[in-house]
Amino acid sequence: MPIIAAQGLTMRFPGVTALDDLTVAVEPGVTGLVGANGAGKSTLIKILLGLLPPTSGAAQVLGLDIARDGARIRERVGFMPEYEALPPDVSATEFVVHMARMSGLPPTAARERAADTLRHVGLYEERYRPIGGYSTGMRQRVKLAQALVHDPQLVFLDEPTNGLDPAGRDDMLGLIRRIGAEFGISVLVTSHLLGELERVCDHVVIIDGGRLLRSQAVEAYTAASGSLVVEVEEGRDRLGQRLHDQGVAVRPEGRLLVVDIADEETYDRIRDGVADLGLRLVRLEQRRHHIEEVFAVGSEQPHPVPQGAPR
Ligand SMILES: Nc1ncnc2c1ncn2[C@@H]1O[C@H](COP(=O)(O)OP(=O)(O)OP(=O)(O)O)[C@@H](O)[C@H]1O
Repeated sequence: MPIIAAQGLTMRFPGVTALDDLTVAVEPGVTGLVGANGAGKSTLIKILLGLLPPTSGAAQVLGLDIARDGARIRERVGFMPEYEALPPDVSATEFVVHMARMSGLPPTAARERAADTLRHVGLYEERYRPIGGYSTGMRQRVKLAQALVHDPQLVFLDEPTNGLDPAGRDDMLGLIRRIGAEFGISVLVTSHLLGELERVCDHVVIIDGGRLLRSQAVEAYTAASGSLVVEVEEGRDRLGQRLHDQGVAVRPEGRLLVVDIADEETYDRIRDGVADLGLRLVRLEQRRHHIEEVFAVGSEQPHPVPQGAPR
């Protein structure tokens, strides 16, 4: 059964249609909701939380109706908002305990759950320092912790990698993967960066101008390509030259060789080359497409959200 289902959701604000007849179903797991700035992602989340009544259409979250059961949805769904309104003068512990109490946990359980959750998001050491002195990455973790503290079945994470540097982004994506894989909590995570979602999501839903562009398993986007990636410890150029001399289409890429697969013999030629030259093979695998390449070339749809698109 889908954890989220929407039928013909439309949201009109004066002068702008934020959602336009959106029908989509999301299964359990980690799902990316991708769309450029203004595509309607945050509006959809607010509607699904029962905080904003849509102009028309219907939706159910965990089988609960958004029009009738908003409070029950919010009991069972965690929410990490895009913008922050964290109090600077209190510590992460105080804030997350407070949020746990607001969700109805008794005092002792709230303290225990807050400590556990802060440890899971990697904020344990700094948990007694005032939030005002935290970095952007630490503040994002506080927002994530408060979304998880009441042990929800599902969390909505609105642009959780916003404002993070590449290392902070990697850490946050790793955390999101763990929320799904280790804690069994389903995740709906929004991003305007299509590329980062293929690393953590099972499924992506792409919206543009409030309309559904695609809803598809990530695996379907990242199907195997016709190239092999070869990594050897040393002797990359000698192997490349040998393959080239044998008529194999090969090109260097960083420490790797990328070899076009002509037929089954391509594998044999690589294996023989590595053996004859006495090289150590580190990796030989079929290259997978990246979601972004699929959208940039050979797709019936235009590339909806370029990596690093200005916000
Ligand atoms: N309360 C509101 N009143 C008027 N217009 C709104 C309101 N909320 C959202 N909009 C408009 O609806 C459209 C969709 O906004 P939304 O915030 O859902 O987009 P988004 O995909 O989440 O983008 P972002 O990542 O910038 O938040 C935008 O044109 C926005 O300006």
